[in-house]
Amino acid sequence: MPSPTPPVPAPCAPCAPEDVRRVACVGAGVIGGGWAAHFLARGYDVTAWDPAPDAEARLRRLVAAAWPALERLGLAEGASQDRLTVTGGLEEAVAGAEFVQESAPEKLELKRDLLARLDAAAPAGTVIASSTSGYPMTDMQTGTPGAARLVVGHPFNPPYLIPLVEVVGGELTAPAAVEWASRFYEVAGKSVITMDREVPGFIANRLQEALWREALHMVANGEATVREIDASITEGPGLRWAVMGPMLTFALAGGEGGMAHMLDHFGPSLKSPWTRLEAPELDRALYEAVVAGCDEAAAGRTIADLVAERDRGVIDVLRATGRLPGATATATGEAAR
Ligand SMILES: NC(=O)C1=CN([C@@H]2O[C@H](COP(=O)(O)OP(=O)(O)OC[C@H]3O[C@@H](n4cnc5c(N)ncnc54)[C@H](O)[C@@H]3O)[C@@H](O)[C@H]2O)C=CC1
Ligand SMILES: C[N+](C)(C)CC(=O)CC(=O)[O-]
Repeated sequence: MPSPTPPVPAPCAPCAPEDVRRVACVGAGVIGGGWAAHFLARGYDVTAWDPAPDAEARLRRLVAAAWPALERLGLAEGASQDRLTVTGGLEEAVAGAEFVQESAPEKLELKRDLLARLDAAAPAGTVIASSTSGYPMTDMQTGTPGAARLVVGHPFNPPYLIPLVEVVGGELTAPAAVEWASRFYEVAGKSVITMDREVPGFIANRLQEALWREALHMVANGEATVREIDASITEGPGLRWAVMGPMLTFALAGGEGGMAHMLDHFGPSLKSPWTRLEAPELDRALYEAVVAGCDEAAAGRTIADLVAERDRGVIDVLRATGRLPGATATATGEAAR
């Protein structure tokens, strides 16, 4: 008879999610930097480490660029960019951390090694979350003695504005660690989906990737330009998706008959050859078409301009849909400020 799987020991977190004061961000690029900005704005002390030689200057620039948006959202009492400490080593960054967020490059071996190093260095019981956008924790936690405290905490760019975090454990993760992380993110102001099993691509990326695959096919075949693809979403379904997800949105397409009528009416057309499903070859021509299309769509705006524009727009949408303190959405969708 096969021996039963040993019970996963629950990590003994150093404190309750509500009592966390110090967070470590390891890997401080687009996402690690965005996490650092978020935690600072929420009033945490943040220690960060990133091996790149220019990492500290880059991180401080990113946090400073995000700060006006965070001020518009409302800073927690005592929140300050001065509470960011960039350390010279990984061990120093995680010493004394009550939560660790790993945001290193999306390479499986690198993540495995780094999570093992973080496990060796972090205080006993401190939960360690990976920002991975796709690797199952089961694949990343192999060989780490403290695997029970490793979870996925998948954010959305920029983590200081987009509320969603998808939280899921691996086969060796203690359910208590998943619960603790979910509660911590909620306390830290995030909107959390806690998944009870590992699903390829989690939920939101699975959906985004389907859309992205179709978009690449259309560019590759000359069926639509980058600009048309973006406008088709921002001027179309994207407006509805900020208010209601794709399911309820389509239920309304069925009129008074709701989703049942929608499925009777349009369900059979799902078999039409609209979708290609297989990813297109990301060859040089497609690569260049997408990059050139984005340059053209940016129409002279720099990345910093686009980040500021996106941040303003997302805050306006959050406010208009009643998702910020002090803003209440009315029945007409107009926000009372
Ligand atoms: N960019 C995005 O939109 C999103 C990315 N993610 C995930 O976040 C993670 C980080 O991605 P990005 O921030 O986009 O990448 P990035 O390339 O902007 O930043 C990665 C950072 O990690 C640093 N780094 C390199 N080796 C390291 C190591 N051994 N230990 C610690 N840090 C190391 C690099 O110097 C760099 O600053 C990835 O797992 C990615 O899948 C998740 C959600 C969205
Ligand atoms: C591009 N990406 C797959 C890394 C994106 C994400 O994982 C989430 C996001 O921010 O859209």
